[in-house]
Order: sequence, then structure tokens, then C-alpha cells
Amino acid sequence: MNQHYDVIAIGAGSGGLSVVEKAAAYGKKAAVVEMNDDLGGTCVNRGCVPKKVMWYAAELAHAQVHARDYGFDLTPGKVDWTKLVMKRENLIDGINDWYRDDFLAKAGIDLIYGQARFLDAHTLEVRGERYTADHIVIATGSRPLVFKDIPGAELGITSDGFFELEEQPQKVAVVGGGYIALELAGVLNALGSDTHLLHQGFPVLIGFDAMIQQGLRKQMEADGITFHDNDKIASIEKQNNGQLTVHYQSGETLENLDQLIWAIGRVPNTDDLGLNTIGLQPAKNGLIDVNEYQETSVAGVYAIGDIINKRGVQLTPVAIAAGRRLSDRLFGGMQGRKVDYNLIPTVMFTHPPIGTIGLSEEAAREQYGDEVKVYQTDFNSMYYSFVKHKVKTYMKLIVVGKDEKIVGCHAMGKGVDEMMQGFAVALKMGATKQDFDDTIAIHPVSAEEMVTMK
Ligand SMILES: Cc1cc2nc3c(=O)[nH]c(=O)nc-3n(C[C@H](O)[C@H](O)[C@H](O)COP(=O)(O)OP(=O)(O)OC[C@H]3O[C@@H](n4cnc5c(N)ncnc54)[C@H](O)[C@@H]3O)c2cc1C
Repeated sequence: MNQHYDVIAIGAGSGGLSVVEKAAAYGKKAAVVEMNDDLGGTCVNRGCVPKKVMWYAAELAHAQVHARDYGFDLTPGKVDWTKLVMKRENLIDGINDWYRDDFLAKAGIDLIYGQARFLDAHTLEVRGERYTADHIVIATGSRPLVFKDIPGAELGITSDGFFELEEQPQKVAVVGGGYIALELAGVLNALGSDTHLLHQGFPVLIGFDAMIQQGLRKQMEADGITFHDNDKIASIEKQNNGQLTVHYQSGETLENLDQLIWAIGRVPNTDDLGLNTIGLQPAKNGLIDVNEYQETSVAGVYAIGDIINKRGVQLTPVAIAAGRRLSDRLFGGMQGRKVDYNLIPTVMFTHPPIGTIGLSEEAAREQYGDEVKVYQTDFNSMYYSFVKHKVKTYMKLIVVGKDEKIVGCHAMGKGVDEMMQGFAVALKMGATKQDFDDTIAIHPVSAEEMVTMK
């Protein structure tokens, strides 16, 4: 006999778990289908969580050097990579267990193991069994992209492979210029790997404010990362000793690499869901078009998280918010409840971290022309006063119109990762430059510069 549910989510990641959690809280019968043994999706297993552990370790590597400059009698040591990875994986195992034993079981949400495929708009097949639901939410996330047409591409790993590394590569190439490439390169470099960043021609972090693009590049180079610009990879070859050589189209080579990491983008997991059987045609990039209520073109079928066809919203809190709001609307009687995709704050865990909300200066000028005014500062945070390893802090506010409404807020520097959430609330509430000026500064912290910019 078929199992019938009010809602089934495909994918037990950030989005899928959130939609069923809320549905169950409203007393609805909910199930989530997951094809991996581990629950929590990309963020928990191959994304935010393991990445942040590695970032903390990398920050500690820098802090040891800084501590010496503060007068501590210590010799900075190398990390025991195996120990670090073991501890990180123990943390993740604990989260996986919690999702299964507490989160799902206690809420009475059914977990269906296996790969889901649509039979019709209200029926899924998982390992030969049929499951039906009034509402089906696609939350299948994405996977790393690899350049398949480059000979030897398979010799490289992806961000997934990075989190499986049991040994630290001594010499490593990271290919890509987006946030994942830069974060991984930053971690490896700080932990002592000879790190090379390979990207093609454009500035790093496309779409970000130029202050951030340039400031980060400068800092990464100062910290020892070697950038290889403008040269296309022709092939990758394994040397006799097992190390890798990158051959560029120019004839140049980069040799003796222990690892090459592809971080060149992600592809949505929408290709094997049987979407054609329900008449749902993803866009050319494989992403699914949804309206403001996460509804696809097929009644009763929704899409949330990394698979939706919107630029720059592939983030865990966005997937979670979309899942929760969808259940609020479908089961909680909150008509019109939806995600506002404007002013999504985000942090990049580079060294130093970057925080950003709203429009870059370039995008603001395109949208508002001469109405745009920019407030900008850069300074050395007090922390670095007598530390030899100098790391600058940069801040920028982009305002428009006579009332100087803030449409963009960007920062890079120590502590900005924890600083931006509060500023995001202010921007969401429509803060003006005058509101910032009227706010008494906290002293001495870097954040005070945000409310004292001239
Ligand atoms: C290296 C890295 C670092 C990141 N860092 C951050 C960060 O710091 N902050 C942040 O906000 N975001 C970060 N992200 C992005 C974040 O992880 C994603 O935006 C988020 O996980 C998307 O959630 P989701 O629910 O759409 O998909 P996912 O969390 O990927 O979940 C999808 C789930 O669906 C399952 N699935 C797929 N197809 C099927 C099927 N047919 N049947 C059953 N199950 C299926 C998958 O196994 C997976 O478990 C990072 C991503 C990466 C790769």
C-alpha cells in the first residue's frame, strides 16, 4: 500500500529538512527522502560546517605568529592534519546522529532512504516503493562541477574531495575564482601548503564590490598565495612519482603538485529526478524556475535551495528560510509568506573574512546613476598595531538619493564575519547614512568605523 503524506521533501539538506520540520510542527504528516547515509546535506557534510572548522584552524595558525609578536614565548607549530580532520568528522557525525535521532524521530518525520524519482506530480518512487503527497518539494542541492573536456581533469579533486583529504598536500593548486576556491586556498595557505590559485582572466569574486576584489587579492598575495592569471589549462598529467603537472595552453607548466582542486562552480542535482515525466523543464543551466512562492510550473511541486534559478542565493540560510516560509504558507495559514531575496547578507571565510550586504558600487551606479554616493575607509585595526603580519580592514557604504538610503554595505577585515548580521537588520529596515551617524559608536572595535565614516 502507498504511504500518503501532506508533504514530502526530496533531499535532507538545509532546505528539505526545514520544510518538513515546520510542516510537522503544524501537525502535518511529513517525510524526507535522502539518498546519502549522512543527513544535513552539503552544508553539514561537505560545505559550511567542515569549511568553518578548517577556517578556525587556519586563523589559529595566524594567531600563533601574532601571539609571538604580543610577547608570548612560543614557536608556531604545524597542525596535525589527521587529528584535525578526525575531530572535524566526529563533530559532523554528531550532527548526523542528531538529525536522525532527535530532529526527525522526535518530530515524527519519516526518513525514506534512497534516490527519489517522480512518477507523477504527487507520486515518488524510491527503491521500488511508491510514496504520494499533496505537496512535493524538490530540495536536491548541487554538486561540484569538473571541466570534463580537459585531458587529465579526473586527476584533480573537488571541494568534496578536499574534505576527504587525510593528508595535507604540501603543494596544491586550487582552480577557480569564486568564494569556495578562495576559502580553500586561504585555509591551505595558512596551514602551510605551497598554494597556487589558478583562474582565468577575470577578477576574483565576480559581482563583488571592487574594493573587496582588489583588497582580498592584495592580502592573499601578501600572505604567500601565488596567483596564475589568464592562462588556460591545456591538460593535467600525473608524474612518475604520483605528483601532478598542469600544462597551460601557453606551453608553461606548474609542476610537483600533490593535489589539484577544482572549485569552478556547481551543478544542480536536477538531472536524474524524472522531471520530464511531470512536464517540468529545468532551465538550460539545470536550475528550476520558481515564482516568489517557490512554486514550479507544475501544481503541487515546489523547489527551494541551491536548485532554484536565481543568481547569488545559493546559501544555507536562504534554503532554510525558503523551506520554513513555504510550510508557514501551506500549513500555517500565513498567506503571502515568502522569502525576500533582496539584501541577503553573506560572509566569506577568507583571511581576513569578508562581509557583504546589498549592491556593489558598480551595480548601484548601473541602477541609480548619479544618485549614488560612496563612503569608504581603510585602516589598520588595533589588533595589528605591533603584529608584523599586517592585515588591513576595508569598509564601504553605498547610499542613494537625498536621504542617503544605504543600498550596499561591504567590509573585509578581522571580525567582520561576526559584525555583518546586525548591519543586515539595519539595511533591511531601510537605514540611511544619518541613522548610522546617529548611532553611538562602540569603542574600541573595528565596527565603530561603520557608524563614523565621513
Ligand atoms: C565548500 C562549500 C562551502 C559552503 N559554505 C557556505 C557557508 O559558509 N555559508 C552558507 O550559507 N552556505 C555555504 N555553502 C552553500 C550551502 O552548503 C548550500 O547553499 C546549501 O547546502 C543548500 O541547501 P539545499 O537544501 O539546497 O541542498 P543540500 O544541502 O545540498 O541538500 C540536498 C540533499 O539532497 C540529496 N539528494 C539529491 N538528489 C536526491 C534524490 N534524487 N533523492 C534523494 N535525495 C537526493 C543530497 O544527497 C543532499 O543531501 C557552501 C557550499 C560548499 C560546497
